[in-house]
Amino acid sequence: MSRKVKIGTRGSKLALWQAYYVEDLLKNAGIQSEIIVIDTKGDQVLDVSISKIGSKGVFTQELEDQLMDGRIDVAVHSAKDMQSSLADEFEIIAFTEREKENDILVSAKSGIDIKDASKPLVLGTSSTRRVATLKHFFPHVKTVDVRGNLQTRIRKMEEGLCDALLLAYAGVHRMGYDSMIAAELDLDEFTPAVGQGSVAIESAKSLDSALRQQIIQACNHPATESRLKAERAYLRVLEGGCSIPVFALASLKNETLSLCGGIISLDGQNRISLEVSGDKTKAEDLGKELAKLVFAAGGKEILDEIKKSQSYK
Ligand SMILES: NCc1[nH]cc(CCC(=O)O)c1CC(=O)O
Repeated sequence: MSRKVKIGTRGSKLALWQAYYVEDLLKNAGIQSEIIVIDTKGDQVLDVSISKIGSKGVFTQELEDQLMDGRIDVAVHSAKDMQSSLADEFEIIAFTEREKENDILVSAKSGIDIKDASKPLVLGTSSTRRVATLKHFFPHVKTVDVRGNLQTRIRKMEEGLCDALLLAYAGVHRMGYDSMIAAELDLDEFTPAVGQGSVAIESAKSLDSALRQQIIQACNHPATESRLKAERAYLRVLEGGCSIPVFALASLKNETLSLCGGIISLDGQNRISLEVSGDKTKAEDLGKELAKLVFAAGGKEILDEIKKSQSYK
């Protein structure tokens, strides 16, 4: 390798952690790199909810502009934050090994028990999936919208906004807040967002093919890739942006991929969750098959209703 790989990333602490992680993976394979921090529209408008500024590309546009003109070679993202379909010029070339994919509760208080309906509990979250899941399984729990990075959210919680935060384990772990984890939530109830826990490496399709291959060799985790391909194929059919309570989690046992996923109505009343399985080489087909079954089981109506209600906002 004669030149350094230019890694583009957003500047949040989580994004930087992910970029350093990729830098390390490259280094272990003998590939030098440098990190280039890029400000995105999504980082600038922190006070407006993402569903209002339009989720499409707010965190990715600037990164893709720089991929396109070669100022960066790769862009590093939380896989979960990536749109299900990229523009034609771009591709995800690698998914890093997935972290534990659960949602968790973070709290400074003791005795937090989501199942205890006799005690009032206020959880901070700004995810429609998590809010709808709570409404479905734990209707006694109240939620409050909390935005900002993890440090800001923890401060707001400690100031009394809520009793606990409902978050992805992966982000909390990466930021070093494991000691504040009060509970790990059940994957069957809180089935995570597509891609939760993995880091995706995006490039322009025009990236030098030898370099592309080296990066894949150094960073891609094939089992994670199969799982995420199935989940993302499911999401693609549902066109589920981050403002729709869609969830999916694939698991891999030997050569068999199982994909569990569904959708919940915003009020939590209707939750469809189904499972399909097949050979791991057919990941994308499995995602499409799950989408077909979820639609046929009433998911189409749930999705249409959510889209209708969100277009009025
Ligand atoms: N929605 C924001 C976001 N994007 C990625 C993560 C965590 C890291 C990951 O899931 O890979 C988080 C925070 C959260 O949902 O708690």
